[in-house]
Amino acid sequence: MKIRNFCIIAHIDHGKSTLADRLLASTGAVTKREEREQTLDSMDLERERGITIKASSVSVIHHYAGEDYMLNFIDTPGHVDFHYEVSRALQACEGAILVVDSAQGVEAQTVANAYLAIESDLEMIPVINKIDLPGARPEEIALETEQVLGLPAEECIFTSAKTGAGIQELLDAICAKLPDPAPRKAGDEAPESDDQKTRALIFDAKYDDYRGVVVYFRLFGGKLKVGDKIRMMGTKRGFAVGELGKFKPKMTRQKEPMEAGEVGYMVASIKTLADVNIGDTITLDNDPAECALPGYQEPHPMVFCDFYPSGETQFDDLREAVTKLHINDASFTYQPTTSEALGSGFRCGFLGMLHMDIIQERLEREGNVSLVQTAPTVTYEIEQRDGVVFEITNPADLPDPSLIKEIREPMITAEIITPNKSIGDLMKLCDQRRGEYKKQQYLSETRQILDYELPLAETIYDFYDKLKSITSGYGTMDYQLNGFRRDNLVKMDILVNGTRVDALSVIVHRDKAEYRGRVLLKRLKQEIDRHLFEIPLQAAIGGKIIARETIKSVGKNVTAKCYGGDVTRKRKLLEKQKKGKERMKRVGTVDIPQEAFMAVLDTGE
Ligand SMILES: Nc1nc2c(ncn2[C@@H]2O[C@H](COP(=O)(O)OP(=O)(O)OP(=O)(O)O)[C@@H](O)[C@H]2O)c(=O)[nH]1
Repeated sequence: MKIRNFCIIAHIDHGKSTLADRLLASTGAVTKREEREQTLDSMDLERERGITIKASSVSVIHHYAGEDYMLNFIDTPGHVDFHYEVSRALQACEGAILVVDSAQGVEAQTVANAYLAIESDLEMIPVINKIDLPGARPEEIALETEQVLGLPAEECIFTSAKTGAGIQELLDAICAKLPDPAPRKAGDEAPESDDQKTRALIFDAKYDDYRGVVVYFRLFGGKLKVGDKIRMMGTKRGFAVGELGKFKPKMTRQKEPMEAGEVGYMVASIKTLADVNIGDTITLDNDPAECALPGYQEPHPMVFCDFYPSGETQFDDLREAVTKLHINDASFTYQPTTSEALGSGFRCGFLGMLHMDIIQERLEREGNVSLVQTAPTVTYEIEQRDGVVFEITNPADLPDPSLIKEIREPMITAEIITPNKSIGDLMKLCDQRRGEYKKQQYLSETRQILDYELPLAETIYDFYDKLKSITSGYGTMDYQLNGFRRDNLVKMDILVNGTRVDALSVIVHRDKAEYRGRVLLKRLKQEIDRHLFEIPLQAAIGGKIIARETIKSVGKNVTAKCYGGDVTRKRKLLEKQKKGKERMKRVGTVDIPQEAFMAVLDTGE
């Protein structure tokens, strides 16, 4: 049987998952009843948020030109934070379906994902989706695709994942246009004999309560069967294959050996996801290949925050919840930490802000714990006067200023797609965030692509929300990390009632310090309830106080709450934390609510 391995890539919400489900239904892989539920997004949270978090792979059969084709397709997430999942999925494929919404047109992640596919040498089939929408402009968008990505407009397939229009044509195009599975060279050093050896690329792994770790792989050469003793070439660990199969889309065992070119799953008594390295090569223990397949880079956490137990939750409960979740999602990191102010907790690292939100929510929901979370920060690179260079992920870990030669912060290159009329305001926003203009490029009559270099720290919190509101929701953005850069950065400490609260320390640009300090204290003043005594709030750099505020004591007549809460905050994260008042931390004699720890993020713009 002929095989086609491909993935579906798109900007968020352009219809990947719906299209994937439609492909399943059209090839008879799911029944009408099953179809009702979106099949591929299986995690509850995914369904609620309507976004794909974990890539899934499915195998179906399509009949074309008198032959059966096995189509293995891999659904990928579209959000910026999950870039690394997209690139790992691409490694297992020969082709990609690029889905573009026929009302929205090419967006930032359309471009980013298409480039990832081009870099991986994949054959692309452009699909203009949602043609059933009243506002659909398929021809126009096809031209846009050609203009921006160089994919010929006449090769675009017009579909509606909703009505099923164009789906047969798409299935046929997959069989006709995408290449046969290609054996992959394992770099130049690999001996020719390796081509015949069993080499499978691990492109994903999931934890299953019943089976342990389920490894998703793409076999590039040789065979694999149940009972084989395998070896992971990177970790050098050995396992025995207990079960092999495919997702159709339910896990379906197979007795026959897997052949080169196929995509499938295996179960091999692997206990936790930490034992599996995505990108590692599986080979046979008794007839191993010499060289591993080119893997891909480990995801690198860029955003960090602390979680501390609050309310009834104890540290041990939190540890159990974090450890358990890590078995399921190895892409976040955690290590125990202690704060002078908040006690014992965990410092966690995430791929981005959305990833952080999801982990926090899953911890509370699945781990049943109550948390206080500190404001997210980025990694900083510190060079000391004695030449020692190291990274810190917590402003509290900064050494004494007299020892520091320079502080370097992570930079990003942001590619923003925006309507023409928002360009001025967007540039102003980027300037406020210490951005550096790179270039501007024509996309269509009404839209431009704007490139900026920005400090990551200035974009992690509300930058995206601001971009959305400036562009009335039409702007989109994608970014790549772009190394570290020196700047005039200092640590600002916050003292509550004379006590330094380490969890509130931030690293800020020197020129912005006074202003940020004032804004921060004002916010703290709103968030912390009045107590029976007066509470001084101070911001300090080194020993020098740069801003102060005072929370008055509760007078006899004051019965109502003294603050009205802040309505300007848009982030969902904080909306969910209405119950935040239960989440308090007592620092000295002062109760500080969860919201206060987020106050450091307020830029005061
Ligand atoms: N009218 C119409 N709506 C569609 C079509 N395809 C998808 N949608 C809708 O568009 C929205 C987004 O679709 P999804 O399939 O979840 O998009 P996605 O690209 O998978 O999004 P993520 O997984 O979050 O990246 C949903 O509300 C779908 O019902 C279509 O062809 N026509």
